Amino acid sequence: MVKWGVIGAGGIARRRSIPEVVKFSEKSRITALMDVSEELVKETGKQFGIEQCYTSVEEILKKDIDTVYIASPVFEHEKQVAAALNAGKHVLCEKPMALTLDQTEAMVDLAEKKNLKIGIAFMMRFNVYHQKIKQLVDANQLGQIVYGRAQLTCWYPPIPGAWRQKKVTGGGGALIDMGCHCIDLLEWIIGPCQEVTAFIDTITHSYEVDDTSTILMKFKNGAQGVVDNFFNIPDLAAKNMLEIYGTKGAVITHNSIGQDSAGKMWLFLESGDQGYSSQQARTQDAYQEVILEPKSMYAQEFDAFSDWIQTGKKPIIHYEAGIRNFKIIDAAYRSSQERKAINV
Ligand SMILES: NC(=O)C1=CN([C@@H]2O[C@H](COP(=O)(O)OP(=O)(O)OC[C@H]3O[C@@H](n4cnc5c(N)ncnc54)[C@H](OP(=O)(O)O)[C@@H]3O)[C@@H](O)[C@H]2O)C=CC1
Ligand SMILES: O=C1CO[C@H](CO)[C@@H](O)[C@@H]1O
Repeated sequence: MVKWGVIGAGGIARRRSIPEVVKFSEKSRITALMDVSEELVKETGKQFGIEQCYTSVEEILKKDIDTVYIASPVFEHEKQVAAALNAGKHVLCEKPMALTLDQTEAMVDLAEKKNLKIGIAFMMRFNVYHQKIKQLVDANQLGQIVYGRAQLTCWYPPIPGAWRQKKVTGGGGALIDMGCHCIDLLEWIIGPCQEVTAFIDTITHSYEVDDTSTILMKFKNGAQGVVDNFFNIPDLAAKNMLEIYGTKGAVITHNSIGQDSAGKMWLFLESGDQGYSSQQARTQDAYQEVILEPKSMYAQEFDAFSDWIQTGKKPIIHYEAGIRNFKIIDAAYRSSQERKAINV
C-alpha cells in the first residue's frame, strides 16, 4: 500500500476523493490529513478513521507518507506542491495544477530535478464510459474521427469570498475550472489539438471571471471539436455530454462528464457503406445503449498514481496532460481577447 497525505481535506477531498479511496482503493491508503480548519480536519479524520490530522503543511510533510494529494484552492497549489517536492514526497495535484502555465512548468521541473513523480487529477479519464470510448476509438471502430464535443456546466451564482470567482485566486472561470476536464478528454481520445478559437465572456453573473465559454478546437489529425462550459445554466438543464463522431459511427454520453463515476452511453455503428440517402429519413433511433458497471474514478486515479510509485508504470494522468491542458486554455483565452485563431 502506498501511504497518502491529503492537503486541503474539506472540499472535493471530503466529498469524493477521501470516501471513495477509503472504500474502493486497492493500492492507496490515506494516513494523514491537513486543512486550515482544525475542527474540519479532525471531523474528517474521525469520519474516515484517519488519525493523523494537521493544520500546517510543514507538519504533514514531516510524517511518514509517500505521496500527497493536493486539493486546496488553486492559488495555494504552487507553494504547496513545491513544499511537498522539497520534502521528498510525490504529488498528485488537483486541476488546474496552478494559476499559470509558468507555475505549472516550474512544478514539473522541480519534480524532475528531485526525481519525484507529479500528476494531475484528471479523474474523468477513468470513467468507465470514457475508457470504453477510448478503446473504441483506438481500435478504429468509429472509423476516422471527424468531430468531438465535451460539455460541463453548473449553476454558480456569486458567493462572497469564493476563490473560483476571482482571477487572482482561480486563474479564470468556467473554462479553466470545468473546461480543463473537457479539453483533456477530447485530447486524450482524439489526439493533440493544434489550433483554438474561442468566445469567452461574463454575461450573467456579477463576478469578474468567465461564466460563458465556447471553444472550437482543430486537431492535428484533421478532426474538429467543441468544448462548452457555463456557470449560468441550471444544473438539471445540461446533460454534460461527451460526443465523438467518426466515419463509421458515433458515441454519445449523458452526464458522464462530472464528479459522479456514472453516466449513460449510446453507441451507433454503421454496418457498411450505406451510400448517400437523399431521403435523409431517420425514423428510428439507431443507437444502442451501452451499460457498464460504474467504478470510482477517484479510487482509480489514486491507484494508478500509486502504481507509478510502486512499479514505475506511468499512469494516464501524469503531468504532461497538465501542461498540454494549460497551453490550450491560454490559447483559448488569447483567442477570445484577440478575436483570432491561435496555434497551440
Ligand atoms: N476533480 C474534481 O472532481 C474536482 C476538483 N476540484 C479541484 O480541487 C481543488 C479544490 O477545490 P474545492 O474542493 O472545490 O475547494 P474548496 O475551497 O471547497 O475546498 C478546499 C479545502 O481546502 C481548504 N484550504 C484553504 N486554504 C488552504 C490551505 N492553505 N491549505 C490547505 N487547505 C486549505 C479549504 O478550507 P476553507 O474552506 O476554510 O477555505 C477547504 O477545506 C481545486 O484545484 C479544484 O479545481 C474541485 C472540485 C471537483
Ligand atoms: O473539477 C470540477 C468538476 O466539476 C465541477 C462542477 O461540477 C467543477 O466546479 C470542479 O472544479
